[in-house]
Amino acid sequence: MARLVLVGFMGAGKTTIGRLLAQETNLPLIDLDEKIVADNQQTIPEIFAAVGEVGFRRLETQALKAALNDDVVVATGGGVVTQAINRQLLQDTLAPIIYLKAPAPVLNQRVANDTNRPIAAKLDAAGFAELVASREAFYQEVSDLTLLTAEVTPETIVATIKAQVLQARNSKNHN
Ligand SMILES: Nc1ncnc2c1ncn2[C@@H]1O[C@H](COP(=O)(O)OP(=O)(O)OP(=O)(O)O)[C@@H](O)[C@H]1O
Ligand SMILES: O=C(O)C1=C[C@@H](O)[C@@H](O)[C@H](O)C1
Ligand SMILES: [Mg+2]
Repeated sequence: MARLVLVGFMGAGKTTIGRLLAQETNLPLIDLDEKIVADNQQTIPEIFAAVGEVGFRRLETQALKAALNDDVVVATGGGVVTQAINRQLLQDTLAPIIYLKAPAPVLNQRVANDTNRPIAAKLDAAGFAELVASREAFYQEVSDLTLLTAEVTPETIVATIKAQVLQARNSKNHN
């Protein structure tokens, strides 16, 4: 079973924090976007161009299912919660799920110059903010804890996760 799952919108810091957490805990990281890219030998824009968002979501569900069964930290892609089947998989796992949250303008600024996110690339600021708002309830629905990441360094977020989630879990296991 996965040890910890990170969810949140594009730019929330799932990949960044997942990498740091993996280093600090010596747990492997499975980043679903990176796994899909590696398995398919195509970038995310190439996958979207070849099989559309529907095809990408199928690959994402397969990657999520496999990752949740491994002893790893899982960094999801921002849109994982848009699929009912993925929300069910997340609700069924016993792994703690952390929602990394930040205001839409902060998220937009963080991903603005990155051409590797086909959904963000075609949105203006208003469309981006609308998409953030439309997914909020889903992130809340699947997660156990929300951490605000706007004015917090990745290192501080990792320290909080270690203290509040991983150590709390370990001490529970040792009682
Ligand atoms: N807490 C933070 N403070 C400042 N910048 C951050 C923070 N977390 C992440 N970033 C920056 O934001 C950008 C996006 O981060 P990252 O790729 O980790 O997001 P993500 O949640 O994995 O997005 P996606 O859903 O698209 O995979 C990176 O440039 C990263 O350095
Ligand atoms: O928010 C989204 O829908 C996405 C986020 C990224 O992590 C990638 O999974 C992809 O670009 C789609
Ligand atoms: Mg990521």
